[in-house]
Amino acid sequence: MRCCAAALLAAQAARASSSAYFHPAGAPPGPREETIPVVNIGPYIRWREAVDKYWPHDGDAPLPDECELIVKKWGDAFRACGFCQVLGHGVPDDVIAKARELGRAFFETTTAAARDACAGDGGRGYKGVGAVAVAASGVTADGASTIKRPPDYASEFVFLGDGDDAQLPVPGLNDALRDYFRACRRANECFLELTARALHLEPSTFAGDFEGESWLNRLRLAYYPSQAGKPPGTRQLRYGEHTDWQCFTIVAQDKQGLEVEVPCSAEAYAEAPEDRRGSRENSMFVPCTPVPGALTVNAGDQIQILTNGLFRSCVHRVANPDPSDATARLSLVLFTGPRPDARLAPLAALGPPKWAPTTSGDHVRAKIAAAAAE
Ligand SMILES: O=C(O)CCC(=O)C(=O)O
Ligand SMILES: [Fe+2]
Repeated sequence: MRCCAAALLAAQAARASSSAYFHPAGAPPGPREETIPVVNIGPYIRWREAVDKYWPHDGDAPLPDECELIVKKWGDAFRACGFCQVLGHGVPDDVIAKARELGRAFFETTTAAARDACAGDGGRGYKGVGAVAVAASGVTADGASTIKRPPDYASEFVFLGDGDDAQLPVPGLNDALRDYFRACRRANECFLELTARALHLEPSTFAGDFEGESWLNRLRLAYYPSQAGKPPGTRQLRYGEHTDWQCFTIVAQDKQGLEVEVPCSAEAYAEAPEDRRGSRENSMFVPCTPVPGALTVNAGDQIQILTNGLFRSCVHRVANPDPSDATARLSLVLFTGPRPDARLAPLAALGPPKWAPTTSGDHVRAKIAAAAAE
């Protein structure tokens, strides 16, 4: 009997200690798992294209009911949890696949010396595992995350789009990233328009500041090496808790790992395992599992500020993998941003401002400096 009890306790202890690092295989869905909404914006994109081509009148074309509904779902998603799985986004599958295939080749088929030769300054170029501790980028505009972590178990290559002439060691990678970059920027024009409509603003409200090139548009190839047989260091994650610093972030995920902090009931918080609890009372992390064909889109700090807090820039992270599938993970993460000198302040129409004015560039520069691992 004592022996059985001891075995049980040992098994429980093993489970408890491994859950500090890994999510249990086949864990039941969390209480708010369903809250990462899926929105198909395809009909809106098609309507917009048709209006551009065929609308013969001065003045705005009336928005069909189907598109009104998309606008509503868009607004609801970003008010509630700041994340959305977007279908019908218009970024071609083959463009995503090519960027993913050649991006993976960069991390898996090149030598460390060739990758090091792609290191850049500031928020650009290659960084190996250990160079970034994103959780150190600090509290969000509304004082969200206070969780501190050791450097992330991730490496990255950050590409700046058309103006970026990095000499990359994988033939065709530059072009593949440019194509992906351009397609995502087109999708982002639509996201900004949906945002303006959802807030009952002029549809082109955000457009002007996004014209032309800007280093605030950054494509991060995020490569999380295999952790098979390599448990992470104490408190280490693939990518620590953080919010994104720009406007919308567009993520092509290839496998699970991304988790979002959402509000939950006091009961759910009390029942949540320690490693699922958020940095604030009554908030918890829920998986944002990739949906086939969808891009994951989330609002960054600057959208939160521009919308005076109506759209939420939520804390998120990339958890360590389950040991049963600890293979490498690659995400294409495109941060979209306006011109660096664009004024960053709540729009006057959205009530008394909750943030003091600054510029987009100053906001991002401060975050990049804070996130460099010491
Ligand atoms: O790897 C991912 O899926 C998301 C990474 C992320 O949150 C980021 O790069 O800001
Ligand atoms: Fe992020």
